[in-house]
Amino acid sequence: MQRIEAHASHGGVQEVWQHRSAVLDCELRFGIYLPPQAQAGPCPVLYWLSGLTCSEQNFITKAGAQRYAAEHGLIVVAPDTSPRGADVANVDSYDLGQGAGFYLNATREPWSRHYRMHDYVVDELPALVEANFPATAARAVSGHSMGGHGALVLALRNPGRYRSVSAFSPIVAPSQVPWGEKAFGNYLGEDRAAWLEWDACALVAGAAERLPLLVDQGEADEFLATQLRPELLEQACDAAGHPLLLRRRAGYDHSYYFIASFLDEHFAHHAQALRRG
Ligand SMILES: N[C@@H](CCC(=O)N[C@@H](CSC=O)C(=O)NCC(=O)O)C(=O)O
Repeated sequence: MQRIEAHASHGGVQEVWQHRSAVLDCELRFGIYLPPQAQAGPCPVLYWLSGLTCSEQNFITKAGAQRYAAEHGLIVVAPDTSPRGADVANVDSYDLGQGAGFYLNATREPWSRHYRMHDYVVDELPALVEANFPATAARAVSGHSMGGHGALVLALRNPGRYRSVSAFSPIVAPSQVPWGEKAFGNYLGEDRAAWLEWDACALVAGAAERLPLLVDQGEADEFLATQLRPELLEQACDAAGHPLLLRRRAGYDHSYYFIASFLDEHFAHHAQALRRG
């Protein structure tokens, strides 16, 4: 494992590391912010999952998360969004292949060898973080757009794994929107029944744990009606009796300006859950 970057920030340090992932069978980078409290002892960890076209850099350079992580004493881990490298399958498209891993385990060629972001984020990365950094096993997960889908699906599929979950502008029903149909058709094949295992709206019905979902959605988001469709999550949660706090924010778009505007509230939400004994 090699440290690529280290920057003092809000009394702590923002680092970027590169390592060989056995699950993804490639080299991958992740950002990790170590708050000042980590110098005195282990801290809980918030995993942030970024959206289409992102690397580990977008969140750590645009969101202003370090201030809130330092305030609450949280480590923040921001992985890349897909496997990477010259021998990793790819296409010339922003919403499929490298930069668009969709936080699932692909079952179809040519994707299935490397595209296993679910297992990477849920198992391999936390094991690495908890073995090599001053991190406790108390975990939370959040993300944006494709990463918001990832956060919701990881929490719903893995009861007991996360203390809290939240999302900005998530793709809540990938089986029903163009981004998800394209990705799932390629990564999972044409059997739509298999898609439902990676679809938050479908997973809510049978969730083994009723972990409350916190979602912020901009009303001026250019992808709102076509790709995001938060009303489907509202309907699914209503039908299942699953707790959801969906906040529609007038005037906000899909960008990191939106995330940065409400990120403090998400950190407060996660800190409250993570600090519980
Ligand atoms: N056509 C756009 C789409 C890319 C885009 O908007 N990416 C978002 C996430 S969208 C859903 O996952 C993003 O986070 N971009 C990075 C950023 O720093 O804003 C394009 O190709 O640009």
